[in-house]
Order: sequence, then C-alpha cells, then structure tokens
Amino acid sequence: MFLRNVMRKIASQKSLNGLAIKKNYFGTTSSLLDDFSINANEKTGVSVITMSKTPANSLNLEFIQELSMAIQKLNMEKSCRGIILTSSLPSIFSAGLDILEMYQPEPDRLEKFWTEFQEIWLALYSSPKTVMSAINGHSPAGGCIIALATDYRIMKPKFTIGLNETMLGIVAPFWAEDSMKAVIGQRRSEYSLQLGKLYTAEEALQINLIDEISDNPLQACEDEMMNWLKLPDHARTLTKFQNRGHIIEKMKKGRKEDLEKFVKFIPREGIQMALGTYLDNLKSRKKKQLKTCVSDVELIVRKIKYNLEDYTKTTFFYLGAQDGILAENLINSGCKKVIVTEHKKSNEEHLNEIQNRFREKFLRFTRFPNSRIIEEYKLDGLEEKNWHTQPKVAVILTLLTNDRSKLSLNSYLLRKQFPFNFGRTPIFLLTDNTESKVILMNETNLQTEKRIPSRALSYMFLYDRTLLAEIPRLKPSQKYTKLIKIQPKSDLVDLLYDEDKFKEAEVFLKHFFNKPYERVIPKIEKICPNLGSELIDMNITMLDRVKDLDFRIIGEIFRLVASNDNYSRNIIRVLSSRHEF
Ligand SMILES: CC/C=C\C/C=C\CCC/C=C/CC(=O)SCCNC(=O)CCNC(=O)[C@H](O)C(C)(C)COP(=O)(O)OP(=O)(O)OC[C@H]1O[C@@H](n2cnc3c(N)ncnc32)[C@H](O)[C@@H]1OP(=O)(O)O
Repeated sequence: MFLRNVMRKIASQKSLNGLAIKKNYFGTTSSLLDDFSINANEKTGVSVITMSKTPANSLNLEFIQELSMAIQKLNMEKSCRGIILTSSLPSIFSAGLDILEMYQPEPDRLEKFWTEFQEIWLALYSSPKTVMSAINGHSPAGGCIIALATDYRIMKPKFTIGLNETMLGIVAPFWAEDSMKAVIGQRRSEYSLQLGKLYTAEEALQINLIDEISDNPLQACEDEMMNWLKLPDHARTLTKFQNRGHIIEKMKKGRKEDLEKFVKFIPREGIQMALGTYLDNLKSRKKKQLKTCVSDVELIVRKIKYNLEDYTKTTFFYLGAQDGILAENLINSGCKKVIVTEHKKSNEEHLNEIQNRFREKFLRFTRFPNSRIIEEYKLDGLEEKNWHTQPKVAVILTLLTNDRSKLSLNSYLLRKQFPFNFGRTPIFLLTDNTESKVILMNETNLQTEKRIPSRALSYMFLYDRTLLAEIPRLKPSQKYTKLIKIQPKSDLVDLLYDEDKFKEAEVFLKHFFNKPYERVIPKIEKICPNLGSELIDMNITMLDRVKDLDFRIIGEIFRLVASNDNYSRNIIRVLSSRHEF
C-alpha cells in the first residue's frame, strides 16, 4: 500500500515538474533571506544546498520553511538525482533547532514552527533522491536529526554529532528516535538518547552514526554520490522506501499527536526553566573562553568607559582603510575576518599599501563585484583555528566624516555589498560627527537601550536582515521606541511623521509591492513631492529619525522599493507576506 502511494506520488510529482520548478533550475540560487544557496549541477544532476545562516545555522521558523520548500522542489525536479546538504560556516553544520523559538514562545508561532520541522524531516526522509550530508562542523540535536534523515553522512574530524535533547531538558521526537534506531540500532540508540550523547566524528563512525570521515566532506560526498547515481533511480528509491516506509507511515499517523504534545510540553514552567538555563550556559561558556582583545578599538572603547566584553560576539570587523594599524591590531589579537573599506579613489594607493602589508596574513582577497572600493581580506589558516576560543568582538564601520553623501555610501555598501547576515551582532559606526551619540541595543530582545555620548563612537547602526525579519514577531513592549532624535529635514520624514499621509502611503504600498519602481515613484511623488529623488538618495540614518518602529519598517520599504534590486524585492516579498503589510 505504502509503495503504491509512493509510486503515485512520484508520478504526480513528475506532472507537477514543469510548474513547480523554475526554468533556470541549473546554476546557483539563493534563498529569500540568503540563509542558504543551492548549486545545481547540470552535468551530474546533483544539487548542493549550502546553509549559511550565521552564527550557527540554527533552525528557526523562516529558515526551516524556506529550506523545506527548496527540498520539496528538488524532490519534484526530474533532472535532480542527488542532493547534498552542507554548511558554509567554518565549524557548525547546524546547531539544531533555534532554542529561542522554544524559549518563551508565542503559541501560534510555536505550532507553526514544529509543523514545519515535521515537514522538512518528511521531505528529507522520504525524498526520492539520493540525499547526503556533508557534515563539516558540529551537528547537535536538530542538526543530527537532519543528517539522520539523509542517506549517507560524511563528517569532518573532531566535530561533534548526536541527539543531545535531554541535555536541554527536552525530548527528541519519536520519529527522530526511530530514524536513529534504524541507523545505529535499538540498544545504542536508547543509550545515546537517554544520556543526550554527543559523539566526536571518530566515535560516531565507530557506532555507524556517520558513514565516513573526511577532511573535505563535500568533495567526499560528491565522489560517493557518483557511486549511488550509477544505479537506476527507481530501484534505489523503491528500496529506500521499503526500508523507511514503516517509519514514515508511523510519523504521518502520529504527527498530529506529536504536535499537540510539543505545544503543550514546551511552554511548561519546568521546561522553560531548563531551556533558560541552557541558553544562559551557552552564552556564559562563550564569555569564559574569550581572550581580552587588546586593540585600538578597545582603547577607544575604554576611553568612553564602555565594556567591550559585553559585546564580544562576532567575527567581523568593518574598518576604514585609513585604519590600517587598527586592522593589524585586530588581526594580531585574533579577529577572524577583517573587512577593509575605503571610499575615496585617491586612497586606492593607501589600500594597496595595506593589502601588500597584509598579503602574507590573508588567505583570500576578494573584490566585491559591484564596487571598486571595498576589499575583503580573509585571515590565513582560518580553517585550522579553533573558532571556539577566538575572540569575537563587533562589527565596526568607520566613517571619519559627517559628509552626507558618504553616509549614504556607507549604508549602501553595508546593505548591498556585505554578504553576511549579522545576526545579533552589535554594529558600531565610528565617526567624527560632532552630533555623536550612540545607541546600544540589547540585540536579543531590544529592550535595553543606553546612550553614550562620544565623539569617537558615535552611532550604532542597527540594520540587519535577521532583525528585519524578526521585527514583526516582537511583542509591542519589545519594540524599541526611542531612536535618535534629529529634526526631520526631508519630505520622507515628514511623511512618516504624518498620520494621514502615512495611511495613504501604507495603502498604496500594499498595492505596489510587486509593481515596477517607475510606477511606484509617481504615486509617492503625489503624496509627497520631491520624494522620488529623496528616496534614491536616502540612507539608513534617516530611518532612525522616524518615531515609531512600524513607520521605520515602512520607511525601510520605501528605501527598498527605491533601490529596486533583487535583494530588496526579496525582502519586500518576505515583509509583504506578513500580516502587517
Ligand atoms: C513528551 C515529549 C513531547 C514532545 C517533545 C518535546 C520537545 C521536542 C523538542 C526536541 C527537539 C529538539 C531539537 C533541537 O535541535 S534543540 C536545540 C539543541 N541545540 C543545541 O544544544 C546546540 C547548542 N549549541 C552549541 O552547543 C554550540 O553553539 C555549537 C557546538 C553548535 C557551536 O559552538 P561554537 O562555540 O562554535 O558557537 P557558539 O558560540 O556556541 O554559538 C554561536 C552563537 O549561536 C548561538 N546558538 C548556538 N546554538 C543555538 C541554537 N540551537 N539556538 C539558538 N542559538 C544558538 C549561540 O548562543 C551563539 O550566539 P551569540 O552568543 O553569538 O549570540
């Protein structure tokens, strides 16, 4: 019966094929939120899905939804024969479910979250394709569940994998347990699950939790995939379903009850306390591992009595090229990546000088495709370093001018060119702007706000995609209401302050998300003359003059509409799929 259903499903998928998959299936595509990319190889029929959601590829609702959709599409794509899952993060395959989704959850979201997790597991576990995991970093809990849902696992040495849910005071779902049993056997599974065991790759190989160890799991998966693809797909797929059918059926039958249990279980006081403690430990473990980072940045920060250690969270620095010395100090004190930016062509020479000075230390030198003036340097030996013990500080953007056009340029660069998702990283803008002020946010809940007047550290530039995506789910009390107050100067700000105009703007925004820019601008101009040109020149700082967060989002949309690029469109699509818009 099950096999018959499977055959029927494969047949119906075939007919859906043309509809479900974009014509340009081959090549590289990115997810809406840039949390993963898919590289589809036309020759081999193998698609590599690379997860890149910093800092840990933890699976939150949006990430799971997008990933799941991508896998389902690949499952239906006739020309795809194999899928490899991997990560672009240097030491984490996936840290499992995003604990913040389960800690102090909102009921509706929690339900959606678990439903989507069930869904992605089903899409992977019952995929008709050959699915492999190139586990190139830690893979606890949900990360291991995902890997277990694939057909073959190759892992990089030394990292850890396992179902450690009991360590968090929670319980792995029955279907994950079943998939583990199917791989390592009943006894070993029971032992591992009860003790929440995390195994090193070497240990995992011994108990068959993984199939191979390799320094280059992706390459090894690609090689192994070729062996699997020698066999006729239908025979291999049916054999897979013969083996997995009972587990899939059981999951489908029990999934409603599983969901009910989950949404009841997670909000329980004891569970919440356990999750809270686990989260605290996760954070404090990191603080203990921090070395003191002695650098110019710290000196600046010390001068203004600001404790850098509170904000030692990230691996990236933005620096003006004029800060060559600063960059060198940061590198010497262990920063993993330094981005050197320079905006004046005349300083190209200086940039070259820095580049030459640092050449030996950097593994890679990349020019951003759309800019002559941004350079990325990557530290030598990055892969070998133990990332756990690396000092992580903050993102710094230097801007030693208050010239508005440069401000625009910086925000533009940050928004358009910087390929990373900052997560909850604090971002500082160092400037000599005399109206200096800094807003430091507690990035986790946006509740804490401090102001530190300073000439040197003037402004915290809080703009990141994760945050943007998170804004709609913040409770009203968590929305930050105080932003830098600067006299509104532009029509746009007037518009955003004006209730009636705002309403009008909101109405047409609703209708024009998907309309071409040329059609939007005249409408905007009607409401607010001269706004079109203002929009083009608009920079993020203006948005910070807006008094209310919702206004800010609208402002953000104006800006995105104005820039009219793919990235903006994607964000708009994400935002417009939410109720707020
Ligand atoms: C009766 C039963 C009924 C119903 C069933 C009930 C419940 C079912 C639910 C069970 C399913 C659970 C599956 C899960 O996946 S739970 C999540 C478990 N995950 C973990 O335990 C991993 C935790 N993370 C780590 O151990 C380390 O981060 C890791 C080893 C992966 C990497 O270490 P590294 O030192 O390289 O990085 P860190 O500095 O620790 O992390 C970087 C930042 O990422 C944050 N982080 C890490 N993991 C998570 C996560 N899972 N969720 C959210 N955030 C995470 C970490 O805090 C760091 O953040 P910052 O400090 O930089 O802000």
